[in-house]
Amino acid sequence: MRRPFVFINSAVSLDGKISNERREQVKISSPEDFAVVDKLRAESDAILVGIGTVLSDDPKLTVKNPDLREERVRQGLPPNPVRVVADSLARTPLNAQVLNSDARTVIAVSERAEGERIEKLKEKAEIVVAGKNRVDLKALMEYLWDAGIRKLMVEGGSEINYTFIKEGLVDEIRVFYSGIVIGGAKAPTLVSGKSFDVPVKFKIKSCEILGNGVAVVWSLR
Ligand SMILES: NC(=O)c1ccc[n+]([C@@H]2O[C@H](COP(=O)([O-])OP(=O)(O)OC[C@H]3O[C@@H](n4cnc5c(N)ncnc54)[C@H](O)[C@@H]3O)[C@@H](O)[C@H]2O)c1
Ligand SMILES: Nc1nc(=O)c(N)c(NC[C@H](O)[C@H](O)[C@H](O)COP(=O)(O)O)[nH]1
Repeated sequence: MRRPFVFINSAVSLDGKISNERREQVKISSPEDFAVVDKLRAESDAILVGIGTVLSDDPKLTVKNPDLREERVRQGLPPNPVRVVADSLARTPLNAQVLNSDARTVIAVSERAEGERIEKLKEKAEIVVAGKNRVDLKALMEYLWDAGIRKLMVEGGSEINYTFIKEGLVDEIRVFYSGIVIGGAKAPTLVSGKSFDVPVKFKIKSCEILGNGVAVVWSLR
């Protein structure tokens, strides 16, 4: 299967959470980590999130540092990577920041998405229908490959991280472990879904202290 190099990037509290029980956006990254995340975005061809993250965080998914955007332009690239949302039912709000004019946006939907919703979203984004009930990530990876995407950064949340790992679509996971405790039995962790029969194994590629936390890059073992 032809697919981009895929890496997950996430910020995790020291008790293993990526958000709180209300699924609100919590600042977990240190400023030093945010700077690295921005660089990783700038080095990627596309950034993907699940619709859960769009609904709870309303991210822009753009490169913040103007120098990094300029560097991309010097390389003949658009200032920002392509933004991709896995959105089975086409629920992306029309005023979502991910639909602003800063970058090209692809909304991947399933066959269950309503035609009317798709038509509205089409005015602001490119729509890809992939999968019957949920977005078929393998089909989406092939679509992105054909669109010239060679490096894909997955920025969560926990459900989409789970499916990427389950389907064997992940090459690396970069986690920033931060010195905060969020608590909450129901607060989402890096990966949700059902436990794997056999745990998926990764090995440490690099490890770096970034402010009050540690960034570890894990590659598939
Ligand atoms: N700390 C971090 O680095 C970080 C990063 C991103 C998100 N978050 C947090 O994660 C939470 C959101 O995570 P989540 O798990 O609720 O949502 P998510 O972003 O993982 O989106 C999940 C949704 O995507 C859709 N989807 C479509 N195709 C799918 C597929 N093949 N597999 C799985 N899902 C598919 C489904 O509707 C599903 O409900 C929020 O609280 C957010 O703040 C944290
Ligand atoms: N790396 C990272 N550290 C965090 O502490 C945190 N809460 C997120 N969460 C991911 C989430 O989707 C964010 O909302 C986007 O990182 C914001 O992206 P924008 O600045 O809007 O482009 N990500």
